[in-house]
Amino acid sequence: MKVTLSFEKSESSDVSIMVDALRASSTITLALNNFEKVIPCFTPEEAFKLKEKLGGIVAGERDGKKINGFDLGNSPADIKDYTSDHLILTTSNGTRILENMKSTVLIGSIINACEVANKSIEIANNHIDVVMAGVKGEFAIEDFLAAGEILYWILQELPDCNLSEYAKAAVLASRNYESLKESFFNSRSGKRLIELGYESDVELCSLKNISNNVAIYENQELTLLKD
Ligand SMILES: O=C(O)[C@H](CS(=O)(=O)O)OP(=O)(O)O
Ligand SMILES: [Mg+2]
Repeated sequence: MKVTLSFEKSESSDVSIMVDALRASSTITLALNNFEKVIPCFTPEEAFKLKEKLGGIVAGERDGKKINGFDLGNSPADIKDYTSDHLILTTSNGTRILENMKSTVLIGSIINACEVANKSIEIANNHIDVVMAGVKGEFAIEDFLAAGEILYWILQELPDCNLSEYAKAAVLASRNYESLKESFFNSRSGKRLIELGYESDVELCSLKNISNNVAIYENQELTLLKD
């Protein structure tokens, strides 16, 4: 099994794991406790149109702030208080990079790292690519560290896999949990979210393996990957 790490675009036509640790991956993972499916949109206009057509709850942000007229922002802590058959979601980075993925896509984060690693091994044939969302086209340390935690669990199951050096670097960088958490809070996104009053989201998104939910992206919808 080839196991790689990429930025924004996947290099696998087999299985990709989209990682947006602050906060889209965590929001999607926890939303599937209360919603049947999450429908990612790529613009607020598209989200409004979908809400008119389907109803449901529309959530999302730009620059971390709730979009005017939306029911919710991109807070995984807020999402848990709402339920409907579907959540329409558009965010700055995580939902955006789903648009061009050509492989089977799973959603990974710190909060479901072990489970998404195991599920990716179950469904992959020959290549798992962990894809960091980043922030507006730039590297984001929280996605690198979350990717490292997921890659660590893949390595536990597949110690002889063909791991790229980029992926190995992420595993090594993510081994000290205190340092990982500190990097979340001091990251560009972390600092912006704290300024906006979302410190509890940064804390929630840095908690290891608090969820066994793994979302799979099929037919433009995110649903729970069943065992
Ligand atoms: O809503 C978020 O946490 C981020 C925006 S920012 O990086 O915090 O400004 O969007 P996401 O698509 O979840 O990275
Ligand atoms: Mg992010």
